[in-house]
This record gives sequence, structure tokens and C-alpha cells, in this order.
Amino acid sequence: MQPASEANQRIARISAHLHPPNFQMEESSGLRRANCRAKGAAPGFKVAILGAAGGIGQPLAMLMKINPLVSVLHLYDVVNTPGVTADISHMDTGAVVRGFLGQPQLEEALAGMDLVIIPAGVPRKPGMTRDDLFNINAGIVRTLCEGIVKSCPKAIVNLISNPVNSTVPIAAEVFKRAGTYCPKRLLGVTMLDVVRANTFVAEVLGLDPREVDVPVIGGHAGVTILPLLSQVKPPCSFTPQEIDQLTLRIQNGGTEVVEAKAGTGSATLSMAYAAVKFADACLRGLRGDAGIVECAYVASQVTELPFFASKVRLGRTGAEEVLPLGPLNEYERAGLEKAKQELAESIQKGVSFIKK
Ligand SMILES: NC(=O)c1ccc[n+]([C@@H]2O[C@H](COP(=O)([O-])OP(=O)(O)OC[C@H]3O[C@@H](n4cnc5c(N)ncnc54)[C@H](O)[C@@H]3O)[C@@H](O)[C@H]2O)c1
Ligand SMILES: O=C(O)C[C@H](O)C(=O)O
Repeated sequence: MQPASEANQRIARISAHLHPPNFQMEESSGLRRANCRAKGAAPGFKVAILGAAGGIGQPLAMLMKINPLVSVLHLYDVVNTPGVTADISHMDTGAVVRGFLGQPQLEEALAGMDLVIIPAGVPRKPGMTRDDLFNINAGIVRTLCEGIVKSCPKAIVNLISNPVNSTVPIAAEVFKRAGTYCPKRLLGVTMLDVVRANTFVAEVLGLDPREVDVPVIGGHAGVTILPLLSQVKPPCSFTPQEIDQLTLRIQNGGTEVVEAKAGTGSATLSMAYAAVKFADACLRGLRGDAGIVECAYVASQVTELPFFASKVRLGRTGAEEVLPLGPLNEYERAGLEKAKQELAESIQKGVSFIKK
């Protein structure tokens, strides 16, 4: 027989779900319930997704709910989080899920988070560049980063919102102004470029993509996406025509999806996969696992630019080491010069947005 108090608690928990209050109210009672349920939850990290009801946000939330390193998952958006949260919270995995709706709940959504993943913002339509998203997404990223400053200044931030080449400098400026900036904790997510590169190279080589590792450096837009095909693992060689075609396809991977989706958005499912792959690497680094190396767009001294994507070693404090680029061939050196020109402008645009 259960003691009466425990039985009463169980009944209260079940009836709270049978008669759900509106979402605002659920936040207070939801926290109470979640605290009870957290007893049974696996130990792990607290992760928030900002933009969780979007095309990337929803599958990303689902995949993070499955991740055994996550004990608490906060889903924040300006629309539709009640439905997404209710849906995902029924999955019988360890993480406790809580939803937060609208800016008044941003600070609560972020309180105490170890990792914040940001896929909030508008996506491209055919004919647009990622930079065309700047006017809307820059302000969204600024607001969300101001929330991070207040509620979880020590969290690792994975920034997905485009144009990444500019939104990462925007985030850095917001954190600098608040005095909370730590370059190791701010990472622009370029993992989708690596995922695509691995897939396309594996296709050409006739290999399983899981066996292929292609470093992709620079940034996350057009010519700033620079795959280092001379450094592919396992070691291999390509004809000059294959190098041209592969480089172009990797640089245009995003546009390929935007065009195929014909006005309904950009990559969401492959991006959610890439975001989880990257977030999982960050969490394993936070846990103290050794030898976690992934490409990301971070504060960097490997070139004269203040931000650059390259391989970084992830650890307990975030991007603990930015690794050197390694030897580049002539084709890659020429690509690097082009990438740096465009990157310099995008970085400056982001910095000026906050400084103006
Ligand atoms: N880094 C990458 O490799 C990569 C890959 C794909 C897409 N993206 C970018 O990710 C972003 C999101 O893409 P999507 O397809 O999920 O778009 P989407 O429109 O489907 O979803 C975006 C979500 O953000 C939410 N949102 C808008 N303003 C917000 C705010 N102020 N606070 C919180 N949430 C807010 C929206 O309500 C929506 O649910 C776009 O900018 C896109 O370009 C980046
Ligand atoms: O291409 C886009 O606009 C979305 C994203 O940056 C991508 O690479 O798929």
C-alpha cells in the first residue's frame, strides 16, 4: 500500500494533466509538477531551444528529448509552444519538458540553462540570400541574447539563426556590452555544412557517409563556406572537376533545399539533425569527455578576422581551443581569400548593428 500523501500527490499529478489550465497558468503549476517529475528524470544538462515551434525547432526539440544527456528541456517561442510542448512531453524519455510562450516568459525559459540553442528567426525564400534575412533576424537575436545575459550568462550558446556570419558578431556585442562575453561560450552552428560535405563526398567516393569527415571552414553563406577537400578522412584524391563540383554543391546546399521547397522554407530536418549532432558534442564536452572536435563559427585568431569557422576542441568551458587550419592547397588558398572578403563585411555589419 502506498502512504496516503504519496497517493494524493499521484492523483494531483494525473488530474493536473486531465484538466490542463491555460498555458500561462500552466507555467506556475507546470513548474510544480515538473519538480515532482524531475525526481525520476535522469541526471543531465538543462537545455533551452529558442524558436522551438519552428521548422527546425520542432524536430530539434524532439531529438533533444531523446538525448540521454538532457535532463530538462525548455521550449520557447513567440507562438505555438503549448501544443509542441504537450506533444513532446508525452515521449517516454528522461528529459522533463516545459514550454514558454512570448517575451514575458523569456527570462523564465532561460533561467539556469547550461546550453541554449537558437533557431529563431525567418528562413529564406527562393531568390534571397541569407543576408536578406538580416533586417528581421538581427533584432530577434539581440532580444534573445539580452535574455541570456539576464538569466543564464554562463550558458553555452549554439546560434543557428541566419545570417550566422553576422548574428554571431551581434550576439558577441550584446554579451560584451553586458560584461558577460566569453568567446568560448558562443558558437555559430556550421555543422550542416559538414553534414552535407560528408554526404556529398561519400556519394562520390562510394563510401558510407558516417565514415567520412570533411572539415568545412570560413563561415555559413555562399563562398564563405569552404570545404577542405585536401583534408578529407579517410585520405582520398579527387579530379579537378570533382573538386569544383563538390565545392559548389556544398556551398549551395542551402539554396538547393530552398529551391526544392519552393517558397515554403529552408532546410529544417537536416538542420535539426546537424544541430543535435553539434549540441550533443557540446554537452559531451561540458561533461568532460576528451577529444571532442567539431567545426564551428567562433571568435578566432586563425586568420586576421575576429570570427571564423574551423575545427574547435569542445570541453567543459565550451570551445576551449581553436585548431589551426592545417595545410591548404592552392585551390583552397584562393577560396580562403574570397571567403575572407565576404566574411569581413558580414562581421562588420553585425558589429555595427549593435554599436549604431
Ligand atoms: N545555421 C544553419 O545552418 C541554418 C540552417 C537552416 C536554417 N537556418 C536558419 O534558422 C532560422 C529558422 O529557420 P526555420 O526554418 O526553423 O524557420 P521557421 O520560420 O520555421 O521557424 C522560426 C521560428 O522562430 C520563431 N520566432 C520568431 N521570432 C522569434 C522571437 N523573437 N523569439 C523566439 N522565437 C521567434 C517563429 O515563431 C518560428 O516558430 C532561419 O533564420 C534560417 O535561415 C540556419
Ligand atoms: O540556406 C538557408 O537559407 C538555410 C541554411 O543556412 C542552410 O544552409 O540550409
